[in-house]
Amino acid sequence: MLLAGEVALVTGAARGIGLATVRLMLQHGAKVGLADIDETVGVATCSELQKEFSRNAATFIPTDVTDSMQLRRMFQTTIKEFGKVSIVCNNAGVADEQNWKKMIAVNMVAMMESTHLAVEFMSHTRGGEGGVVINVSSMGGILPMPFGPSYSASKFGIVGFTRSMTECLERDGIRVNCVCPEFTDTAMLATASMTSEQLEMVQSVGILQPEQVAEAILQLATDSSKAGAVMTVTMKRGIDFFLFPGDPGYSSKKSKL
Ligand SMILES: NC(=O)C1=CN([C@@H]2O[C@H](COP(=O)(O)OP(=O)(O)OC[C@H]3O[C@@H](n4cnc5c(N)ncnc54)[C@H](O)[C@@H]3O)[C@@H](O)[C@H]2O)C=CC1
Ligand SMILES: CCCCCC(=O)CC\C=C/C=C/C=C/[C@@H](O)[C@@H](O)CCCC(=O)O
Repeated sequence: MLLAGEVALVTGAARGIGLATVRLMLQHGAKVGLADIDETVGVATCSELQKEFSRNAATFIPTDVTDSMQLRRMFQTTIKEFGKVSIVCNNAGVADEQNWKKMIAVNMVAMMESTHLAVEFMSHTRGGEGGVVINVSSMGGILPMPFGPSYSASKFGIVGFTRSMTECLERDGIRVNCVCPEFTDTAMLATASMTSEQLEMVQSVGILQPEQVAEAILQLATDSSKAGAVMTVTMKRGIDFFLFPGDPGYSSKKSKL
């Protein structure tokens, strides 16, 4: 039981990568708060998980991550239910180039706000037990995405914020990492409007399963040596780490994708 005694909070947990992550964490013994804007699907999903695992292992918290009050309540409710939060997975995301300001709010601003709240509720300096934050970026947060420039900007933002916060959070006893998956078989990908050329490109790269991304998130949650890691999940290489200039082990060759 890798996560026995741990309490995780996962945003965007009603389906896709978030749900696969919740399921894996429950399998490994964690208690999990599922946060999502979709209350109907969230409640139904959580009730299924309670039947499969235990009624006391999961709770659903209706949350729009772009609402500061709701985001704070998400932490408070989880702590009230399970006594603490030790793992935060900021996963909620949208891909909507038309509404790019909203997209930045969901994908990037909420992730930043939630990380600051994690410090408030988890920091050693505030009487908390510390823990780990895992932010879900994308390969589009490392490589340019010509068919989604604003989406890509939001995901580059996650990588930059995660790497920059790492040192700031050392004294808080909080590790912060991010994961950058390639295309993954979820509703987000299925409903994206793409040209036939873009679809061909996606097919040629290949499509990950959400469970593969969940495994990567679990690894970041449990490997206490990882802080400031930018993990990639790709069809070719599976789970790997992206190195930037200045990182130990960086070589310009390794960093070329
Ligand atoms: N599917 C893909 O190809 C990839 C996805 N990602 C990222 O993975 C994360 C999860 O995406 P998927 O599972 O693919 O998408 P999905 O669309 O299947 O699930 C996203 C979940 O986030 C929730 N959500 C959306 N807006 C919200 C808000 N304001 N507040 C709370 N919850 C909200 C949705 O209700 C949904 O349950 C996203 O951050 C996405 O950008 C990263 C790389 C590849
Ligand atoms: C707009 C639709 C939703 C898209 C959601 C995503 O985040 C999809 C991922 C975005 C970009 C993926 C880029 C993949 C590029 C590959 O060609 C690259 O990973 C190849 C690298 C190979 C390697 O490292 O071995």
